[in-house]
Amino acid sequence: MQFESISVAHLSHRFTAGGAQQGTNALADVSCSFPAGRISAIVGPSGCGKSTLLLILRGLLTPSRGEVGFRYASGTGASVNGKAPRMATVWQSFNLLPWRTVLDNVAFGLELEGVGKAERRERALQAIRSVELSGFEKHYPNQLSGGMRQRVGLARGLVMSPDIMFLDEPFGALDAQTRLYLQEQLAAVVERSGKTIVLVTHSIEEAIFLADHVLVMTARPGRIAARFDVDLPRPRAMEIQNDHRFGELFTSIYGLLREEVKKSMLN
Ligand SMILES: Nc1ncnc2c1ncn2[C@@H]1O[C@H](COP(=O)(O)OP(=O)(O)OP(=O)(O)O)[C@@H](O)[C@H]1O
Repeated sequence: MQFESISVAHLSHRFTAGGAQQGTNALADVSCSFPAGRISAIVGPSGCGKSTLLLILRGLLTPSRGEVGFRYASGTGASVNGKAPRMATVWQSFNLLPWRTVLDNVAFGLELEGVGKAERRERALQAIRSVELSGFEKHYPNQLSGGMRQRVGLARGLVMSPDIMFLDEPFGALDAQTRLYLQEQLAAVVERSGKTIVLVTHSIEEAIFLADHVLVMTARPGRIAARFDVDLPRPRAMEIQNDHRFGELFTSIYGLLREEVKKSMLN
């Protein structure tokens, strides 16, 4: 069966740490969908529940209410729920193992899955090539720049051949120039891969540059305030920021987000 989309229906989540009285409503009635083979970006003010939503989508957190469904096209053309496809996450903090080389870091997930040594090596080398890090296989994380470490993080996700990749602020810790370069590189990698990507970012430019559509969340408890389709041609390079449609989208999204950021500061 062909994977069609992740479907999110009426998702709410309340963290009850500190007791029922002092809990935090992180998400409130979130409904949206993430189409297969597309790049979806989620933007929203700090603390609005973006990471919580990703954890729920990944099955790492059970929501207080609502459902996440993985939709597949059945033989009859109808859409049915099925089991979760293969998923991988790239976190802002890289999560590299300092005592392992680049090659062994990239191959780590395959090792956990019991993939044989020769295949592991082959697939890891291919993933390292795809993020342009060939020649650095034997380096350790502390011998790499922040941008290179982030590319190792990306390779570690790609090597698992996931159907869905979650990127949680993947460029958050990088300087502006490295970030621009990696955004272009990521755009090329994900456009080629045809994977389903869900990207959480604080950067409106990054969301528009990379995504097919952008979901804007409200201040906590997070809801979906609006969805914008990004009708810009691919492949995309940074010059696309000069396209008038880019500017118009930025203005619309920023206008909405500015209000939410203001609210989140009063929260
Ligand atoms: N494990 C937890 N226990 C209690 N509260 C939590 C927990 N995780 C998150 N929260 C709270 O839930 C709310 C949403 O957090 P979340 O990390 O999802 O927001 P976010 O939009 O990803 O934030 P940021 O953009 O700053 O990374 C916040 O108020 C946060 O303090």
